[in-house]
Amino acid sequence: MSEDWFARRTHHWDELSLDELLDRKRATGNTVSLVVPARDEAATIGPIVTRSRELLMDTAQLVDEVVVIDSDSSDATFDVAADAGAVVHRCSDVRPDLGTVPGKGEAMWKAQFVTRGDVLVFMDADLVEWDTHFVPGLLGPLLTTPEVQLVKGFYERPMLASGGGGPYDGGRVTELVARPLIALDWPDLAGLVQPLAGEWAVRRDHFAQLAVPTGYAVELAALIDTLERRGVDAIAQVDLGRRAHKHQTLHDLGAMAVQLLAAAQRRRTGGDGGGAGALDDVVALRQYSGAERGLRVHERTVRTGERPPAVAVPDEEVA
Ligand SMILES: O=c1ccn([C@@H]2O[C@H](COP(=O)(O)OP(=O)(O)O[C@H]3O[C@H](CO)[C@@H](O)[C@H](O)[C@H]3O)[C@@H](O)[C@H]2O)c(=O)[nH]1
Ligand SMILES: O=C(O)[C@H](O)COP(=O)(O)O
Repeated sequence: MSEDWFARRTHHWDELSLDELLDRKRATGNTVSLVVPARDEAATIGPIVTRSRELLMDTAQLVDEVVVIDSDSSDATFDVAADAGAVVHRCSDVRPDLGTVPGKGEAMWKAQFVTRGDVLVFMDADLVEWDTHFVPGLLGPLLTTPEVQLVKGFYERPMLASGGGGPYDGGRVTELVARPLIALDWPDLAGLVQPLAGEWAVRRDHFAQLAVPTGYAVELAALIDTLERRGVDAIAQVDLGRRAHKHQTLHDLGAMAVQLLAAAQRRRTGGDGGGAGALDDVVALRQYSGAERGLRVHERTVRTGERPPAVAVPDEEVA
């Protein structure tokens, strides 16, 4: 890792005031879409949309649209987000001619076809500790430094309701999969404090050139592909303070880890960004848990497919 990169490209969310950001937004002519991929997040999506919209769109006009991509939710996510004032799309309804698969990356890839902003800011929908400054914080480097294409958030991330306790205790996949992969194969990314953060921003033109894993590897892939195509100085990171989210079970994180490892393997062996894997690629994951007598076996099929860069997708044919 280059210490120089860390010094040059690490920021704090409050380096620029809201007025300064608005000036920079006007000067660059950039428009901004806040995009929230959400699957079964009715419990938390409401305030995320309402507070972001009221402060950043209605009051300050830093954000031009708040778009929720409902990723096959079976709860009231769609209605809660719409009532809170977001533009909401069901992922499967976006470009139906391209088919649909489950996954967070799929929702973020599809977002490119229903948003207008020159800059896309992504935010998770399961946040329980967060604040609206996440968005201006992430925009700072993009509005001030033309070379920067992608900005990651980082934060203190407590492990809620556990014995963990200390700062940075959360992030099991980050510590056990992403960071070791980075150490082995992409040490230039080792300065990223939270490489898997769901809170990040990217220039639309750049994101559209990247293949996008349909599952949870979207973040790691975007970092690796940005590094390979544009160099490490195209990436910046911003300290956003403290953030807490809903934790997944260890077995669910095992499936996430498979997706990260598959995307990394593809990029390690495929050259130039790795190209897109077939959309329907899957891996069989076998997991075990204790049962009263013996073991219970859990078989799951983990999707490891990728979508091609959006620039390579033909326009929808209108009948
Ligand atoms: O099929 C899905 C699964 C998740 N989500 C949404 O994606 C966001 C993050 O999902 P979550 O299950 O909370 O992921 P985490 O366990 O928090 O995973 C972390 O690590 C992942 C791997 O890099 C990142 O993709 C996440 O953004 C990051 O928060 C949430 O808004 C979800 O509702 C979808 O839209 N579709
Ligand atoms: O980012 C990660 O490593 C995963 O989302 C797991 O996070 P957690 O250990 O804080 O639940």
